[in-house]
Amino acid sequence: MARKPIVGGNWKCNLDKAGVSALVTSLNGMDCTDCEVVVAPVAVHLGSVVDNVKAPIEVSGQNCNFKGNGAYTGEVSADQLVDMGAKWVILGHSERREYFKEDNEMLRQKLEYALSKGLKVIFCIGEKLEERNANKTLDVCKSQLEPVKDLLKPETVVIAYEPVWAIGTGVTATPEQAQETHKQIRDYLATVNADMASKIRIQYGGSANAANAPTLSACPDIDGFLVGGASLKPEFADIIKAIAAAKK
Ligand SMILES: O=C[C@H](O)COP(=O)(O)O
Repeated sequence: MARKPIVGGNWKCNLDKAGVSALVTSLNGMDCTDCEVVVAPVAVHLGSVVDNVKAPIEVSGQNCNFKGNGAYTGEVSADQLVDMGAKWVILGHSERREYFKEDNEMLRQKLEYALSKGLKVIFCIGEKLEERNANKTLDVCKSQLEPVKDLLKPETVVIAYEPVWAIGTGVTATPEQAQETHKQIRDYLATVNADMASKIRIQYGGSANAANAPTLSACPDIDGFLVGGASLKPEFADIIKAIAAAKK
């Protein structure tokens, strides 16, 4: 079964009100016919993006807490994301793992809770440079997927493989490196459930841009992108076009 490509724009902690409004206007002019598109604004702008972005583009949170509403200062709950009209949440991004010390146990709780509230999830995994250099890429990816393997359903979870060394650095994984790791991840998932592995979408993230998207899109196990920096620029539309064309 063909997997429909999916591109996420992770705006991270960027943009003011005027910048959000300009970006939404340009998104509304994009052709999203053959590619699912999800954008993730910072939480304070999420409501205005939901109100102004046009279908079929969907909106994602960049994070949610592990337990719902309550005494969790500074957090956003899955319940609140749903209430605001978000359909997705990004979990396990390396910036959350690194700066906010989110570990596999916490991420399992977040994933389970977000799914229980009806959110779809982009679940991020990926190795650091020293881990790649020590030939530990697959071990790291497996260690991040193993605790959540029973929650991975193609209808509700997209995996984003994001080598940490490629994020925001301008150093992109080569198509060979990315395909090799995506294939290894899919092979590992097949040991959990072959049907799930064949259907679940795996995005690539890490300095994806208009120039490298066509060659990365040609890789059979790359089903889309999770885009940071380039999702704030007009080239985001070209990334979407590239993957849509490659998977037609
Ligand atoms: O979530 C997106 C990734 O962290 C990639 O960011 P980047 O495209 O700026 O490297």
